[in-house]
Amino acid sequence: MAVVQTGNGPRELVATGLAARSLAFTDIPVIDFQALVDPAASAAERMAVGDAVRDACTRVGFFYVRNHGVDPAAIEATYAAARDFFALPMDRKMQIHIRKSTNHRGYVPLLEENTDPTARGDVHEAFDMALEVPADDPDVLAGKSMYGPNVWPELDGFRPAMEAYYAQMYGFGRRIFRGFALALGLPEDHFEPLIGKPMAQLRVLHYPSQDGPVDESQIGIGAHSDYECFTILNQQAAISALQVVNGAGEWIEAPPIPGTFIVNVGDQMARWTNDVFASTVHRAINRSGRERYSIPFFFGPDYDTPIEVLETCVTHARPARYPTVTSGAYILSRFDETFSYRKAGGEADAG
Ligand SMILES: O=C(O)CCC(=O)C(=O)O
Ligand SMILES: [Fe+2]
Repeated sequence: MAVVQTGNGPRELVATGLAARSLAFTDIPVIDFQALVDPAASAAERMAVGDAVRDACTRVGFFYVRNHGVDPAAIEATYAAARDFFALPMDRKMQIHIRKSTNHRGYVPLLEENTDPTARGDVHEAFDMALEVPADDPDVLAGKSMYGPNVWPELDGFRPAMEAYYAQMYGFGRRIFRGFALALGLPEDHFEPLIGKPMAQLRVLHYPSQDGPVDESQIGIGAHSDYECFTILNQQAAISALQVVNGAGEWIEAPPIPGTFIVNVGDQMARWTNDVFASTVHRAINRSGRERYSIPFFFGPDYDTPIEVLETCVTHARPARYPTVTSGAYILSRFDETFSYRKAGGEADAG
């Protein structure tokens, strides 16, 4: 593997990461991504983004991105589509229940997901889609079970809005991978050939409001870390529901900031970086008295990409903490822990 020494050689990277981790952060950095959007930006400007990403990922594991290059109209259209979908009668949503899909696509009702295994189900409903892979694709036929076609509700405008947003997130996600590569002292395009057919999932989430006293074992989404390399979250304006835990065990609010996305490190990236980058635990509780919608996009690389601890993140005193796993096997194992339909027999029913 080619390692470019940019001044953040292995020792320095590991030492900075671990010293920073003990800090009890109280706010989440905002990073301007313009230099990764603008092809005319200088190398120094691009490296400054990498430096900011490294600071955020070692210290906090979360950052906001402004000047992200995503079309605001695509975001609005996705919220409109999500509202229309969740407002459908239950029987229409149940027609595409996720258990009917062999590749984890479709509708997840309230309480059927349990992101925190010690809790009693998440107070949200979801629609899941991912990369559209034809049913006769060799990777599908080979049994790589997260690949395959999407399923869609009969709802005008829904599919085009979701597909357009997916394309925007794919482009933005590739810029974020570049930011991560710079942050790790790697060539900027290091991750590009590893993306392949990405294990990249788009969800729209609907959180009813939980009014009155809230039982912490049943909240919008229970405490968890994300499974993939990173997550790109858009939150509905003006409702603060997302919380992120700091090194002192305090829950720090991560409210929506107009014009930004939140990006957080996931467990695949934590493994890749030997925990130099933090996959920080978070949760969401909607106590606003209003319906809340959010749109996470989870970006993992190709099913067959090995997640192998990076040389830049290993030192003599800190050997690799994780065995190498493939991206697909890792994500599947995590889904199996979270979704009740995968535990209860697991097989798709054709109904
Ligand atoms: O809705 C949110 O604010 C957070 C969602 C989340 O953490 C997730 O889906 O993994
Ligand atoms: Fe999450």
